[in-house]
Amino acid sequence: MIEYTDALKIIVEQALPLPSEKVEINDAHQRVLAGNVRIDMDMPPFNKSAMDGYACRKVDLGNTLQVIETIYAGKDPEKAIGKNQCAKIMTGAVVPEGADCVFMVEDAEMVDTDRIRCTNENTKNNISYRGEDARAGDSLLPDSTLLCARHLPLLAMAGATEVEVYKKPEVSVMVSGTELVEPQEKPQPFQIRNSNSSQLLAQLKDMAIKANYIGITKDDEALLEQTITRAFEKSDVLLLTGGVSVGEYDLIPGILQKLGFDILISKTAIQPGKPMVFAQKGKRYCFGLSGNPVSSFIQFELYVRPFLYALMRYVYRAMRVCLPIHSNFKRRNDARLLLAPGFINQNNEVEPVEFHGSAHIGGLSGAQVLFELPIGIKEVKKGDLVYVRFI
Ligand SMILES: Nc1nc2c(c(=O)[nH]1)N[C@H]1C(S)=C(S)[C@@H](COP(=O)(O)OP(=O)(O)OC[C@H]3O[C@@H](n4cnc5c(N)ncnc54)[C@H](O)[C@@H]3O)O[C@H]1N2
Ligand code: MOO
Repeated sequence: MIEYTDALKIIVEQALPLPSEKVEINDAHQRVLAGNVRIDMDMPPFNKSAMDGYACRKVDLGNTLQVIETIYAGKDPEKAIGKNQCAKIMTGAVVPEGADCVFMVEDAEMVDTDRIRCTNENTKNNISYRGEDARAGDSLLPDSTLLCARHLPLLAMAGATEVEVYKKPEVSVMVSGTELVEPQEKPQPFQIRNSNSSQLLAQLKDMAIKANYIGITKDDEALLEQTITRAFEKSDVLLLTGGVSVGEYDLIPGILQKLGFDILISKTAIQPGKPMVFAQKGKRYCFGLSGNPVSSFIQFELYVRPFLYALMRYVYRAMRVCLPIHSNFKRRNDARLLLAPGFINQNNEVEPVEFHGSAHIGGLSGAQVLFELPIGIKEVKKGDLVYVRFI
């Protein structure tokens, strides 16, 4: 049984990065940028008024000023500001030649229809200067940025409407188990509904990966072999669940070996989620995840997500912080890294949720985080710090 960080290292190291392709800017959300994005102009492109007010020379602030022009955003100023002159100006408009400050409309006192005075001696310049945010040619976003809502406006600002991104892997999802029926069916007393595929497809969707869903395959060697072979005709990566432990019908590792895959991982020291096969054949990869839903959820977060990102050349690190635990917490066996579901209460403490083990998806659904107990730690006391991962 291999420890989490060692297993993760092996898995991520096998990822042969994918080439790049072009996508439209509005399809770039959750894609990984290939190459730097540079801007073709200064930002702001001109000295820009940060306020609605009057643009004038700072030295004239105590004087009565003649209003010579109105400048709205999108207008090219027509006149330069001279001694004791000002222009009415709107937020976002070009500060005219000669002016070095803008006083706010709230600080303006009308003397008569076209003359005005500033009532605030301490007015700021209220100008965003040309190039203060970026200079033409600057790199705005580096290679391998995972693009999300806060990056897309930078692409737009740089005019990068066609974005070079790394290709997404073709992923298939299948579940194995003779006991399984699809959710729309009423299970017989000896059957259960397949919940893993909805979970995995959603986890993939978070990464903008639309997987090919294959369906349920019974625990039959020939059928499984055929389905796995077909899946790899369409995909680089196959995620399957069930049949990876040591039972008589846990056929997956044997089939993968028969199909020429190297089994690089077969058991990892995490709880839940011990049985997990990671197998490779050239540029084809298979994760045989545990049939138990909470185990497969956690295996996806710990191993599959970083691996898929590595294929897309993004180094994924889960958000992990240390928080105090709300109450004493114990476990019997400390041989694996425990990931237990919890939530963060109003005092910023981690509260474990009621959890009955790796099939209890109801427990997981009320959780916001997984908190960790490392190998060798059987208990933590109220107030002890534990690592939590957001899910
Ligand atoms: N002798 C041993 N037995 C088991 C061990 C072990 O080390 N020695 N490990 C246990 C652990 S831990 C786990 S986890 C399970 C993993 O088994 P498999 O990954 O082979 O999964 P299955 O046996 O096929 O199924 C386990 C469980 O999950 C249910 N299941 C399966 N697929 C789905 C699905 N798509 N949706 C919802 N639920 C599913 C299945 O009915 C079983 O109840 O092995 C232990 N045994
Ligand atoms: O390791 Mo299993 O996933 O506990 O239930």
